[in-house]
Amino acid sequence: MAETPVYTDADPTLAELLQTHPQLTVDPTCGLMLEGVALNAIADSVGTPCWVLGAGTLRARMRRMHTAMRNAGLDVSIHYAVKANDHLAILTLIGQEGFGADIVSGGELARALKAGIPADRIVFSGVGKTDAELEQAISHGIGQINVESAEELEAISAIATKLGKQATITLRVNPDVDAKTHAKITTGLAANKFGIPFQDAAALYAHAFTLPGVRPVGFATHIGSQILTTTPYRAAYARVAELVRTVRAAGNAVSVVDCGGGLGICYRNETEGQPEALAGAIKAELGGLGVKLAIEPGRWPIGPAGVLLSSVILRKEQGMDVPFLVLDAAMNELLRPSMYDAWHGILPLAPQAFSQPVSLAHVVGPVCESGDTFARDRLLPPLARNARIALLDTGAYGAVMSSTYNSRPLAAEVLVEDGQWQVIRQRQSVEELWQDETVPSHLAKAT
Ligand SMILES: Cc1ncc(COP(=O)(O)O)c(C=O)c1O
Ligand SMILES: N[C@@H](CCCC[NH3+])C(=O)O
Repeated sequence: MAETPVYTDADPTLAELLQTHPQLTVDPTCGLMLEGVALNAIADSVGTPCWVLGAGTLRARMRRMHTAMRNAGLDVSIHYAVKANDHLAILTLIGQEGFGADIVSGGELARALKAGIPADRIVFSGVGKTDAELEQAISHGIGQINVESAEELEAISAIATKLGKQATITLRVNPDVDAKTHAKITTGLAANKFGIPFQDAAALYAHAFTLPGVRPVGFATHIGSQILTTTPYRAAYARVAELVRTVRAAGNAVSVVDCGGGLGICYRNETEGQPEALAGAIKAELGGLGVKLAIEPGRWPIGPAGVLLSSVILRKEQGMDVPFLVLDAAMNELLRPSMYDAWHGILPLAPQAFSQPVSLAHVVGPVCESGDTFARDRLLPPLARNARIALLDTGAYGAVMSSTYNSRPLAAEVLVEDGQWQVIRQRQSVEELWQDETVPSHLAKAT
């Protein structure tokens, strides 16, 4: 894994995007395919906007992570970060592959359990767990709770004691390491809200052994997301290793280190994070400690497995040098470009579009915000009204971050596997938008 991410100034061409996304191919008749299934056929039947997920890509990437850890001689449990994509079909697949889950809410816990992931393979992270969520987790016999503050440690012990149980816990440590990623998804700096300050961790760990409701087993850390080099991982793990040695020297046992998630993918022309390099970093810093290890990947396994299909509503010239392409997908579907200025590849679905000349366009959604912009100055082939495109790498932090802003119903979702496809979420109807709303009777009477 390169020590510095590789960026060139120019955006990748359509052909280069296809090279870095082997799950996508172009058939001369059917156009863009995901895992051998024509995306136009899905859009014809389901309409747009529509999320499409390739189960084969997800399975292959989860297995590659597992193999990378095993080949490094490491005993590592893989807990998929449910937040990246919490669809029941995805969680069912994850459970069937033998992996566990990393959850951050009672809702995610309920989903993971409903999908058949055993409670003892579930780890609960998150900076603010409510009493109700902790009760739910402890009563289900969840595998591990990663504690993020001294206050939370006391609350967990009290709740577990009340339930007549003992919760297995690690302390999530904030190592004050810069993950060198977007500021909004950096979690391991002292200024971030996450984890227990490094300097407080040893004393709090010792204190945990005096509490009746918890069984301390070790430490966790998670320094951020879309991390492209091993440097910050090694820095964070080195600090955790130092902590393990310190608390052991004080006579307290440590049997678990949870190494978090965060491995980055290739959206534009980055060299994507390599699970083998991550395994190397874990082994180098933590391999000699004789602890059970875990990782919590979300984006890496499922990000590249998904695309968001959309149709051009219109091309707006507006007397400008660069026209606007207004899509039927918007920031309420894919929030990442508005929220993090994220770059997502855009490919046409039509086969002939791949050999046409390209010109610049700004690609936007129809929502009433200028931030509803997917791309500026993007080189694309001619795309007229109703032409279809795919926004790439939307399997992680895509559908899960959707909203119904501007009264736009949630988009349909489709799963592709073994050359077949199936709708896994019906498009929401307009009526469903207000089905849980009540108009107070005094107002209803007046109308
Ligand atoms: C505690 C924890 N674990 C795992 C993840 C998954 O991160 P990623 O999707 O970058 O692998 C996150 C999100 O950043 C997280 O907060
Ligand atoms: N939502 C972020 C990732 C957050 C990671 C959660 N800890 C993204 O889309 O990049």
